[in-house]
Amino acid sequence: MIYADIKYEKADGVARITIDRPQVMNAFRGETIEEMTAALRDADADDAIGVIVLAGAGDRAFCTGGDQSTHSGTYAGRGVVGIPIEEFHAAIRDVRIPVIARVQGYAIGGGNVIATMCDMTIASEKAIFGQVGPKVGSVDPGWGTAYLARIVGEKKAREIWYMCRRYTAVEAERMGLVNKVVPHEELDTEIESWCREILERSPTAIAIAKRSFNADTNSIAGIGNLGLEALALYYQSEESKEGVKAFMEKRKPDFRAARRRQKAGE
Ligand SMILES: CC(C)(COP(=O)(O)OP(=O)(O)OC[C@H]1O[C@@H](n2cnc3c(N)ncnc32)[C@H](O)[C@@H]1OP(=O)(O)O)[C@@H](O)C(=O)NCCC(=O)NCCSC(=O)c1cc(O)c2ccccc2c1O
Repeated sequence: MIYADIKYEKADGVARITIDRPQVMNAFRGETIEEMTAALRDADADDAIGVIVLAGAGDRAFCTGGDQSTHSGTYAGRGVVGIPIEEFHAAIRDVRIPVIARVQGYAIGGGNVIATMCDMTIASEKAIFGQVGPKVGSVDPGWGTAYLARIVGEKKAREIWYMCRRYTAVEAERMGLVNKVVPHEELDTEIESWCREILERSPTAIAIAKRSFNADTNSIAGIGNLGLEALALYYQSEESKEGVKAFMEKRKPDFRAARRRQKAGE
């Protein structure tokens, strides 16, 4: 596979997958997701690799979710919503080795879902977390909602989704979304030391532990599959399109007016 949207490197037991789209704050499109899935599978198949680090290029963002500039209400690619997002989410869980999210900036929307799904998250004190779906006409059913609630608790997960607020790295650590927060300039050293520690452990014991954790929450994949069918329909609605349009036009969306127009058949 030729990697255009990501950087993929393997060295000393560690595979590093970096979303390389800083011009859109590392937002993903279909190709990005396909490449990341392929890289995860490649790393998993390589016996020399014992840990994967998922990151975003530059200093501003880990990942800000779906690329809104390529979002026209319907998508043309593979997957229920035109992006093979289910395959990618499944790959994070299916790989037998731990995946660490390296969050140095914004982890927003689908980017926050990716960080949530990684086995562990190490963040710089500059990192900012949050969901934006109900602000921009989207939602991440399954892993983004139900699994998030497993991690931060029901009340906090509902707050995160309904209010669409931003949370600092320290707040995210307090709610269990982050394993460790370190000063920005110490992020890579800290992650390197976590990788070295993991590489000293029994890979088979870790694989069994990961599969065991996964087994308990695997039913959430079904909620996600079901939810994506609904999401595909939602993306075709005036209400969802208003969110994307407003974001691109840098204005406040008027979801209720869009819903009224749709109901009136205008
Ligand atoms: C991340 C922010 C909070 C940063 O705010 P700030 O005020 O600091 O900066 P700007 O807002 O001015 O952004 C700078 C620059 O980056 C562009 N940008 C940022 N995010 C995106 C994005 N996601 N897509 C495209 N472009 C982006 C922004 O337009 C600016 O460009 P300029 O050219 O004007 O400089 C803030 O940017 C923010 O809240 N971003 C919103 C992020 C967003 O809407 N994310 C998508 C949510 S939906 C989603 O994630 C999603 C998930 C899925 O699983 C999907 C699955 C299948 C299909 C679609 C999915 C999907 O959309």
